[in-house]
Parts: sequence; structure tokens; C-alpha cells
Amino acid sequence: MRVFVADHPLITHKLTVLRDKNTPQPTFRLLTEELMTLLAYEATREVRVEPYEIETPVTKTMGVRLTQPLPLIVPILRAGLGMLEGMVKLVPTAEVGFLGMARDEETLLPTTYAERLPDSLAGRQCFVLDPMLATGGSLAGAIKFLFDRGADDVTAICVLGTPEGIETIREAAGDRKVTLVLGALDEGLNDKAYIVPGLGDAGDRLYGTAGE
Ligand SMILES: O=P(O)(O)OC[C@H]1O[C@H](OP(=O)(O)OP(=O)(O)O)[C@H](O)[C@@H]1O
Ligand SMILES: O=c1cc[nH]c(=O)[nH]1
Ligand SMILES: [Mg+2]
Repeated sequence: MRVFVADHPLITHKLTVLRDKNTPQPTFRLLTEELMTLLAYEATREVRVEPYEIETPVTKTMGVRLTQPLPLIVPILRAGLGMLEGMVKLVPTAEVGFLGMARDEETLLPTTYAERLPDSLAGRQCFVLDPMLATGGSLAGAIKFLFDRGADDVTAICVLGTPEGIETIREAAGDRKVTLVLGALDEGLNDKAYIVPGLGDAGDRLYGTAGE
């Protein structure tokens, strides 16, 4: 598994504002989308393209276009939805599938409550979006789901990650092709398995409380 941690002052600046507990919800949403576009640039570095010929006003030349089947973007509901527009801005022709997952805050185990994905993901490059890689249970579950459907190349993009989360994903990936792109690598988890220093509950900060 390959891991990339962003190293750019604009990403760190936007992340700082996201972490600030006084940042209001509309700003949090906007910044999540902007951050995603910056991370998507790194995450799509190996998106599959094929050569094809075009004519400029001057001459014929070769260019590239996305290879079929087109990439599949999979935001993990709820919080991953806040990253979707930022990704789609960069890859507007990609298709989008959805996975709804919620972590049980007592057991820390994820449950999948919704799924809307193509039956077969054979030959598909998949891009999974979830801002928070904490214990890694949710993302590991999502990646397993995609491999079980036939995907052979999964890139996960997270705003924040932890060393514990990376290890969970490394185990889940085994020798399959998984790439992890993080906006920042945080210190670890607190006794409630929240990321430290983190930014709190990403879903709640994007969309309000979960309504339990
Ligand atoms: O790495 P883990 O320990 O599994 O935790 C991370 C997960 O927790 C959050 O989702 P949550 O379950 O809070 O759902 P939400 O997006 O609806 O808020 C987050 O968006 C991840 O999916
Ligand atoms: O810090 C954390 C951990 C899990 N889920 C979140 O939204 N934030
Ligand atoms: Mg949440």
C-alpha cells in the first residue's frame, strides 16, 4: 500500500481553519470541498488515460482521454458527501456510487446501512472519499466491499488520518493495489477513538447532529 501525506502550505492553512472549533458550518463545508480539490490533484496522478489524436487549428497532435470504464467515485455517507463536489470538479465525467456507513460509538465497529454501487467493479479504478481515518474500521470495510465487487485499484482520500488507521488499512489491503492520500497525519486517537488533534465529528460539523 502506498501512503501520501500532503505537504502544501495552502492545504495546511485550510486544515487549520477546519480544525478550529469556532469555524461555522458554511465555512466548514466550503473548506472541505476546496481541500478535496487540492487532494484530488495528488490522488488522480495515476488515473488511467489512453492516447488519441486531435486536430488543433494548426496541425494534428496526440492527447489523452480517460479510459473506459470511467473512474468510480465513492463517498462514504455522511461525511464523505462533503468531499464529493470537490472531487467531481476535477473529474467531471467520473461516475459516482454511494456507501452509507456509521461507526457504533460503543463498539467502534462500522455498519453499512446503504449501498448504491454497480454490481461489477471489474476493471474500475475506484476513489473512496471519507474525511476521517480514525481506527480505520469504516474505510477498511469500504475497501473490502469494493474488492469483493471486483475492483482492482482503490485510492482512498481522507482529510485526516492516524497511524492506527493506516495500519488497519495496510492489513485490509494485503497485496492488493491500495493508495491512501491524506491531508495530514495526526498524532493518534483519544479514549473515545476520536482523532487528536483532529477536528471533531466531521459529519456533525458538516451537516449538524446525527439526530440520535
Ligand atoms: O476510522 P473509524 O474509526 O471507522 O472512524 C471514521 C468514520 O467515522 C466517521 O463517520 P461516522 O460513523 O461518524 O458517520 P457520519 O459520517 O454519518 O457522521 C467518519 O466519517 C468515518 O467514516
Ligand atoms: O475524530 C473522529 C473520529 C471518527 N469520526 C469523526 O468524525 N471524527
Ligand atoms: Mg460522524
